[in-house]
This record gives sequence, structure tokens and C-alpha cells, in this order.
Amino acid sequence: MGAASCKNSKSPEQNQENANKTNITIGVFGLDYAGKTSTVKAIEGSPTKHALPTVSTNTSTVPYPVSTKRGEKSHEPIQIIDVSGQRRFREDSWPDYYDKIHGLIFVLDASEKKRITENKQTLDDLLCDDKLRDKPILILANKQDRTGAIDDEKEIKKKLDIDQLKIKHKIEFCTAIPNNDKDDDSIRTGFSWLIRTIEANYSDLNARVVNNAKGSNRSKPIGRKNDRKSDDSNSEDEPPSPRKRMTIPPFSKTRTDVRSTNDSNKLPSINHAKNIPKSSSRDTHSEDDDGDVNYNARVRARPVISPVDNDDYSYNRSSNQANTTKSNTLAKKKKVIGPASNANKDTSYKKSNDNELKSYRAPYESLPDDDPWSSIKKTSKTDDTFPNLYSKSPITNDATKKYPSPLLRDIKPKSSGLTSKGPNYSDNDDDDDSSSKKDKNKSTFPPKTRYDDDDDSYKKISSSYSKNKPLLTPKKTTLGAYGADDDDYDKLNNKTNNRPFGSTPTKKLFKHDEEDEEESDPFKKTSLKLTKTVDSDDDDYKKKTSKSYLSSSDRSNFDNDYRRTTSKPPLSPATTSKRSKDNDDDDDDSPLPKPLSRSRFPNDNYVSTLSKPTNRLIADDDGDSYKKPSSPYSTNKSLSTPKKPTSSTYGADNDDDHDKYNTKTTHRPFATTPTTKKLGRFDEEDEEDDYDKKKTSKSYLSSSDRSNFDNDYRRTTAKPPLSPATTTKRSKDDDDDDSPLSKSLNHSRFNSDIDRSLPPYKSATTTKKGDDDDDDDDDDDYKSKSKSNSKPKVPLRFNDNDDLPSSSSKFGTRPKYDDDDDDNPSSFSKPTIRPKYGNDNRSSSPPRSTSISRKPDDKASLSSPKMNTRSKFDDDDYPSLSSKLATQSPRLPSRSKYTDEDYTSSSKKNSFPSRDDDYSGKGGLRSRIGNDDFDSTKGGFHSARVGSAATQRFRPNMNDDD
Ligand SMILES: Nc1nc2c(ncn2[C@@H]2O[C@H](COP(=O)(O)OP(=O)(O)OP(=O)(O)O)[C@@H](O)[C@H]2O)c(=O)[nH]1
Ligand SMILES: [Mg+2]
Repeated sequence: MGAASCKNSKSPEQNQENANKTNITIGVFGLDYAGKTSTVKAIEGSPTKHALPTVSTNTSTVPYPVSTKRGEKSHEPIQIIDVSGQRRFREDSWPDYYDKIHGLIFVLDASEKKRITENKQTLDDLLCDDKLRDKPILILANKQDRTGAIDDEKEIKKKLDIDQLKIKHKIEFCTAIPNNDKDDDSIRTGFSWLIRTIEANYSDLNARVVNNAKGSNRSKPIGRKNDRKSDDSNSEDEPPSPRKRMTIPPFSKTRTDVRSTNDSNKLPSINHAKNIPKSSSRDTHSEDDDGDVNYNARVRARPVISPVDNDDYSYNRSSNQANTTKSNTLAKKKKVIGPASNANKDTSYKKSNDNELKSYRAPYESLPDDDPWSSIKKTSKTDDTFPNLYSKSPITNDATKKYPSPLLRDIKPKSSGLTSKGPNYSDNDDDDDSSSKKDKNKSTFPPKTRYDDDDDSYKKISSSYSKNKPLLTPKKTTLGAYGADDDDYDKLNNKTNNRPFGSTPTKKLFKHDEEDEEESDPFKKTSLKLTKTVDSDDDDYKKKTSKSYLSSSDRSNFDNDYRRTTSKPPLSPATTSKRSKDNDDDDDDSPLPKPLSRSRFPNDNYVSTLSKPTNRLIADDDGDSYKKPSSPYSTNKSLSTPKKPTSSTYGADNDDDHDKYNTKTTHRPFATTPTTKKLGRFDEEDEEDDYDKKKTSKSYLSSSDRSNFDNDYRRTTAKPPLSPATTTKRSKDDDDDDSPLSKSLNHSRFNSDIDRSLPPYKSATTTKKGDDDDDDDDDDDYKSKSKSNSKPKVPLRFNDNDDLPSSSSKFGTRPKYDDDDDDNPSSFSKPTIRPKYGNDNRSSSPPRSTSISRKPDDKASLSSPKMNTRSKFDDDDYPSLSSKLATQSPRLPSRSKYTDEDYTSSSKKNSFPSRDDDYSGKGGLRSRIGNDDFDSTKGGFHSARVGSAATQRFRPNMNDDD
């Protein structure tokens, strides 16, 4: 902050004022998922388990108690820049902060040994950067609550290759998230050490910061191999060479200055220079010397600031501006939906700039003159400046709240000591403190998987947030995100699943975001519903859906501010499901399932790094995923009703259909649910259509439902009203793979769909078709559509006519097929399934008609019924078609559907013969299609045409065939 403020200040007065202040800026670095944000929260006095992945950076300010030389008490605002640990940010964004910070914190996940090398490399890059040279660094080996976490200082040093590190540093072993079983002072201890160390060298450090602020040089990006430089001070004098590569705008004053300014206003300014000499802090530093006495001496003897380092780097603001533009451009390029750049800017900025102290933040009491640090404890109570902080704390109930601010804890002489006081380095002040922290056993967090979160605490927090609505403020938002997220998620998932996104935001959406709430609510319900309804078998599905859904929404709504701008509809579950998959690009390194959390961020990185405070990226994928789901909704109008989403969800899934197709085996999570809902809805739609609802049976509705809903978004288009036959049973049938007939009918309906979606099949079909095959699916579809519309009545007929001789009598056989159709007199009932498979299309192929004619033999019983069917469908589906069509249409459906085994009985038999004789070519089709029904159909058809008056009455056009 100091840097930023200085940079911005133009008037001498301001400069003077700033000069009198001790504005310290700390950068928090580390790999993604290391716990940086969690650590910052802990420092702020509001630890949380639900930190969300950071996009770009989060900037917060913590009041730190200081005492001036005069004995004045004051709170010094310490700005903490929490950056995203994702690789992209490491490479592109981190360097922008190097010259703005007085010291840094490096957080690593000590439990994730697989990334230790990556940590080492990253740390190495930091330590080697000129801009960070000699800046004190606090290394936090986080996640000590997890089993397997490295808790030995020597080990960690060895692995990080910092045994010989001469830069002033301190290693602390900590648990950043709330730990019910024990208090972890290590973060406070470490932070306190860091601040004191900075203070001890403030003049030099700040000079560097200020000077660097004048001309922004770009450091080598993290992640690109830098040769570790020796600590040799000589290098200081060499100005870093500016890099030409694109940079993300360094954190601009707009973002930070305001805050700092405000903070400084609120907090009494301190003439830090006066404080520096303070023995106490010095003493503290001296402790550090354990390992590196010489180093300290050297540092003191030699100004940290390099004279050359100063200004004039002609690389600068103009370039910064250009960079800014670029970053915006990048943001636009990203798949981010909506005006990412602007949104980013505005929202993120807004949040990040929240100058006001958060209610949850604990105030720091000014310290006694003699020992400000230790005194904190005494004065820890609210300061006038922050009267309400405690009362407002959203996390009041949390055990962690006991310590409103980390610093307060710090007071405890030498708090616990996870900190490693390394021989070399470790500090000093805290040495006393070292209390063994590591009772991992006690830890609340059993060695969960990476993603596991404890929900309990979470809930508390979230709830508190929601009530307090801290989110309104920028920081709040962040917190809110943390807190809120998981709650919903957990509920949905019953806490069972691993939560890659751990921090998942779910709740926020609903609770915090009012805007989103409206949208999300219905979905929320839906999602919940889904989870419940879905078959247990589909656990995966549930997980994906629920999680993804929530997370995505969360992200969209909260984290990604800019994204939110877009009218992104609440994500459909289907969409969300992908989320998990998407993991980010960045995390290649991460051993774990990238879960996720990271995965989200990939794209976002470019989007405004700076602007956004917290962003959780929604992975690009998300955007994509959204699309799919959205379409279905739009078309289906599912959105209007809560359920819709659900149905849409189902529909969206291709798998769904597939499931149906394969039904027999798999559990069909969707089977039940969708149907019902759909029906209802469907009815309404149908009403609009010409169909006579009254007459239409339930089945009809259901079928339609499917066509509209189940069938993926593809069908987005207003699917022509399903042919009655088809529709009839659909609802019931979905599962009924067995019933041959009904299915066949269904085809007619779906053919159109299929054709669209599945071109390949078409070709095959068409090819096979003989002369007769006019039926190209395309045609059929077209026809069918037209028909469906034009001839709505047909279904009615059948419905009414269940008694029809042909169907009833003949269908004696049917019963077999019609499992579901009991209600439906005719086999027609089963409608649906085929459409997707495209196989159906073929069925429509006309050739059969021919075959039929040839083989009237086919079992009369079967044939007749089929005939009926056909007649029905022919008329309905293919009204326009000539006799050919009439014959053909019926068959197709049946085949595609029946392809399988189930109805081996009559249909198959019939089919085989027919193949040999007539349809050799077609037989191929059949075989593919697997529909034996075909033959029978023909026969049936034929006979029907020929003999059954009843049939004909349904099929006026049949004559042509003859
Ligand atoms: N068990 C355990 N989990 C932790 C600890 N610290 C953080 N976490 C969890 O680790 C995950 C990542 O934490 P964050 O604070 O978001 O990590 P980060 O370093 O900020 O990650 P990025 O912002 O993506 O760079 C979250 O789910 C935290 O709840 C810890 O000490 N113990
Ligand atoms: Mg973070």
C-alpha cells in the first residue's frame, strides 16, 4: 500500500504525510491451494475453511498496532496482497507486486508432498528476484492439521532448498483454517515477526518500494526458471531490465490507494521512522539472527535500497496503461461471458477497494511504548476506532473468534511454536512461543482428502455471513464466498463427496446475491430435488450435478463478478457437472485431481488480474457448459418453472437418452423424475398445439414431454408435436425397452430429431433404402413434423379407439410388448426412445413397405396390430407421404425400438424371413437397427392394409401402396 499511495500522491503534503506513515505492504505468495487466502483470513482474524480459489488478487488491510516513539498509540494499516497461486498468475501477475511489497509470505501446503518440488521452484524464483531481494519472507508450512504434513523445519528447509538461505526469513508450521481442537498461533507469530522485521528495515525497504513505484520494472515471472542469485548485495545496484512481454497491469492505485488512504485516515498515522529504532522490535529482529547474524548485520549496514534501483525506469506508466488495455483485451478474449473486463474492473475493484474495516476484523490496540507487540494482548479490546468490530463479527461463534486478530495472539510471548526456529533463521521473537502445535491428532480435520471440508464450522460461518450480509462490502464478498459456499453444497451432497472446490460458493449465490437469488432459487430447488430423486446408483451424477451446479453458480455469481454481469442463467446441473472435469489448466502440476478448485481458474487468469479481488474463475469450460444447458432451457421453457431445469438437465444429457436406450441395464436416474414433470408441462404446451388434449392420454403427454424435454437441447426447436402414437406411451415407456411396437411408433417422431442430430445414420439409412426409400430421414422428419402438426387428431382416434379390432385383437401379442401400456390400448404408447439413436430414421425407410407387401405372411396377429399402428402413424407421421410412406413409417419406428431382444417373439420371427426375401439390403439396416420387428411389422402392415378395414380407416392413403 505504501507503495501505491506514495506513487499516487502528488502533493508535497501528501508525500509528507505518507512519509510519516508506516505503510507496509505484504505479498502472500504460494502455489494454488496452498492456503494463502486462508492464511490471510486468519491474519485478519476471520479464519475460514471455505476459502475459494483466488483469481487475480485480493487486497486487504489489517490494522496493526504500533506505538510511536512519542508513546502515541496507533494502528498501522498493513496491506496484504493475496495473489492467486495459479500458474498463470505466478508467471504473469506476481512480478507486478514484487516491487510494491515490503515483505512477503510464502505459503505452501506441507501436506502435499507431490508439489514440494514445485514449491521449491516457486520459492526459488521469488528469492531470486531482484525486487524481492532482501525483503523478509515468512514461510508458512500450512495444513499441518493434515496427516503427512511436513512438520520438521529441517526437512522443509531441505526440500525447499533453503538451508543456506540468507535472506531474513522465518518458517512457521501452521494450520490456516480454524481448528477447533487447538489454537494455532503460528500464523500470528509469523506475521508479527514479519512486520517487525520490516519495521526494522522499513526505511530501506520502503525506499525501494517507493522508488520502484515510480518506474515499474517487471521482474522475471515466476515459473520461468531463474537462476537463484546469491544474496550478494552487489546485484542490487543493477537495475532490473524491463521485460517486454505483456504484463498485467500492476496493482494500480485505483485499486489500492483508495483503500490505503481510507485506512490511513481511519487509523492514526504513525511516524514509523521513529518507531524503528524501538528496541523491542529490534530485539526481535536480533533473534532472527540466530541463523544469520552476519546477514542481519549486513543488511543493516547496507541500505536495502539500491540507489540505482530508483526510478527512472522508463518502462512505466505508459506501458502500464498499455498493459491494462491488453489485459482487458485478454479478458474479452476469454470465454468469459459478458463484459468481462468491465465487470471485472468494476466489481473487483469495488470489492478490493473496500476500505472499511470489516466487521469481522479485529482491531488492534495500540501498543505500549515499551513493547508494542506484547502489549497488544493487553489492549486487545476494541479500539475507539473500531467500536463495533467484535459485536459484528459474523463468526462470533467460531472458536477462532476468540482471537479477533492474529496479532493479538501474537502478543503471547512467543506463541506456539510450530514455528520452526531454525537454527539459521528462524526467528526469534517467537522462539519462546514455540508451543508444539502440531497435534494433528486433535485436529478437527482428519486427513481428509484434499477437498474435503468440514461443513459444520462452515455452516456457522456461512450463516453468520448471510445474516450479517458482510458480503455487501467487497471483502465481505470474499468472505461470503467462503462462508457461504459450501454450505449449500454440503447440504446437497450430504457432505459425502469430496469437494474439489472446497470453498465452493454455493450459498453465496442464493443468500448473498440478491440478483442471483431469483434466478438461482428455482434451480436450487431443482438441484436439491435432483439429488434426492436421482437413483442412488448415479452417485456420480449427483455429485457432479450438485457440486458442479452449485459451484458453478457460485462462481458465476460471486466470484466472478464480471461474469456475473452476463446474463448467465443459473447453471444447469448438467452444465455444472462439467465443472469438476474442467480443472484448470494451471494445475497440471498438482498431483491431486486438480480439482478442481484450480481447474476453475485457468482462463480467468488473464482476465483482469488486478481488478478482481477474489474471483473464482469459472472455467472456460463452464461457459461452454452453460451453453448447452441453457439452450434446452430456453427452448423448453424449463426455466420458467423450477422443475424445468431439472428436466432440462436430464434432457440435456445425451446420456439420458442413451440410458433409455440401454435402459435395461442401467439405472435410470432420470427416468422417473423427468417424466412426471414433463408431462405436466407438456400438457400445457400441447394444448397450444392442435392436439386435443382431452382425448390424449397421459402417455401422450409423457411422450411429448420427452420429445420436448428429454431430448436434448437439440430439440430446442419446437419439436413438432409428437405423433400421437408415439406420444402416447412415452411417459411410461421410457423404460420399456421391451415393447417393440410402441417403440416403433415412437420413431416416427424422433426420426426427425435423429436426423438432425445424427447425420451418419441418415446416410446409412437412405442408402439402404431402395427405390422406395423416399424416406430419407430428412424427408421423414419433415413430413413427420408437418404431420404431427397437421394431424393431431390421429392420436385421438386411437386413443378413443383403443377398441379397434385390429389393435386389440391382434395385439394379443402386443401385450408382450406393451409392458407399460396397459393403459394405452395400443402399443403405440411407447414412444420415445429411439429418436436419439438415429436408428429410427432408418426405420422410416420405405422399403419395408415393399417387403411387407411381399410378405403378407407375417403373423397376422402381429401384423394387424402393427398395421394399426402404422395406419396411425402413417397418417399421422407421414400424412403427406404416399403409400410408401405409410408402410414405411410404421416400420421404422418399430425397428429402431425393438431392435433388441425383448420382443423376440412375434416380431423377430417375422422380421427374419422378411429380410431374406425382400430386404436383404434392408436387412442390413435392420441388423443394425436390430429391429426385428420390422418384418412383422410389414406383415402386419400388409395384412392390415389388405384386410383390415379398421386399419385403413386410419390410413386413408394406404391404397397407394397397393
Ligand atoms: N486442512 C486444511 N485445509 C486448509 C488449510 N489451509 C487452507 N486449507 C484449505 O485449502 C484450500 C485452499 O485454500 P486457499 O486459501 O483458497 O488456497 P490459496 O493458496 O489461496 O489458493 P489460490 O487462491 O487458488 O492460490 C481451501 O479449501 C482451504 O480450506 C489448512 O491449514 N488445513
Ligand atoms: Mg487464494
